[in-house]
Amino acid sequence: MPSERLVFVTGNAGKLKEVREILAQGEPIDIESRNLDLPEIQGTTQEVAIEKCRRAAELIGGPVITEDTALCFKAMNGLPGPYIKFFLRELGHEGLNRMLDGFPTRAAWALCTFAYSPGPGVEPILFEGRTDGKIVPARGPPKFGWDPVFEAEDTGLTYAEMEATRKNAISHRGRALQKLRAYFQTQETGST
Ligand SMILES: O=c1nc[nH]c2c1ncn2[C@H]1C[C@H](O)[C@@H](COP(=O)(O)OP(=O)(O)OP(=O)(O)O)O1
Ligand SMILES: [Mg+2]
Repeated sequence: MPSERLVFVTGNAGKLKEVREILAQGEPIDIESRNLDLPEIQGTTQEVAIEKCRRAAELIGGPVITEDTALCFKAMNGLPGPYIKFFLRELGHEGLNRMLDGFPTRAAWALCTFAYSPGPGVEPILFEGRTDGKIVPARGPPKFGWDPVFEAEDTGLTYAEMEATRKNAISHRGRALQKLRAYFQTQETGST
């Protein structure tokens, strides 16, 4: 853990809720949050995540984490990917389903990229988590983004149909945060 308070910069309340839940498990990692909608460049998920974190470190002036979430359709070679926010906003759950009509597969994966920077000017480090699944007609309460249309592999359930703890245990976000946690642990023991 950095010695200064770690700030998670996000404009998304659903992400913040899950990140707090996940980081509270095991040895708690304490974060502060700042509600800022950072500008996002175009590019690969990694480029988008790195640039978002650089901006956050400059704005906050200390240690920060940011997160970028992509929803990738196999039939479209990974698109919409980091642009899912705009597709979801314009097309809704039904439109996301219709996008795949006529394609041979509805397979998809959710990809979460956390970026950590200890401060301005220090290159962010990335932690990626991925969960495979498929795009299905909406099931479950529409509380968070595209949760009702993403059915996670081997569960038969959409993210929206799962209890929070179940989603967090297998989600793209949970998997990425496991790596972030492991990184902070190696930093603490100085065994890097
Ligand atoms: O677990 C999730 N389950 C369902 N939907 C989700 C999830 N995680 C992100 N989402 C949605 C939010 C946004 O529509 C898009 C990601 O866009 P993304 O830029 O990463 O998020 P954002 O702009 O809302 O917040 P931020 O200020 O952290 O960039 O997918
Ligand atoms: Mg965003």
